[in-house]
Amino acid sequence: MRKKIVAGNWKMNLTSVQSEDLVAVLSEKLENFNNNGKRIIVAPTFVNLVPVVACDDRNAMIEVAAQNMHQASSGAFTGEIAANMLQTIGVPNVILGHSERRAYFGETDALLAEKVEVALEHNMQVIFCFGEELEDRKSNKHFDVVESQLKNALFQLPASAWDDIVLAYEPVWAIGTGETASPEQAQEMHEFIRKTIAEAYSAEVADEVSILYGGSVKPANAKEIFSKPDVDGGLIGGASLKADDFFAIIDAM
Ligand SMILES: O=C(CO)COP(=O)(O)O
Repeated sequence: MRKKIVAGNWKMNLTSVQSEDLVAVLSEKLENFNNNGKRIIVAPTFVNLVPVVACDDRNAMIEVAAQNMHQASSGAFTGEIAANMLQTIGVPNVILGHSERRAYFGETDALLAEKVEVALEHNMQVIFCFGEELEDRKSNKHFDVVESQLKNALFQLPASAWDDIVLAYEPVWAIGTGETASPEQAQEMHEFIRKTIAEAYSAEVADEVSILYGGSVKPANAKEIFSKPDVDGGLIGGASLKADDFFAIIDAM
């Protein structure tokens, strides 16, 4: 059965001390919390992965993800980080394809297809982000855009690879804007995504993949969004930086 997941994308926020403090407070809150098999993931910046993994060793309830990685295994790529570097410091998950990487760092579907394959070759789990821009939705192209993002970056994978893929639908117009997709809009798109995967692979593959929603999820709207049958959790930005808010969102799942 597919897993429920709440993941926090910390983006370029928090010093190392702040990162450790946040994990410590979260761990304390989770100590007596019956999480019913949900996965809880946090994605600190590269430099804060090591201290957060160390905190995490003391509390196995919180998993750690990187926010990006390079597709090459080593070489002259100043400022970049390779999959085996993440793997060997105990980071088993990586976010790929975030709209901020696409918009500000020119990441294309073709590049992402390469990154996904490399991450999987290193036995990492991928949280793959995608979603339409406001213009796409206004011109009723949102389903086409999402379908092509999935097709171009993921549909070259064999069916077996999907065990290690988590999808995160993040409409760009809802990220950091305070505007969220309505629960109905989220459900409509998640259902479409599952149908698209079922057509490309099989109903079994589509049924097993966790599809998270991301974009201005807050304690006040989380429960309603998570109540939708095809929404398996959330990828949380701003609200994941505050222990109380992130915990409230975990609790709403
Ligand atoms: O981009 C996001 C998570 O990856 C969502 O960010 P916000 O929750 O701040 O809108």
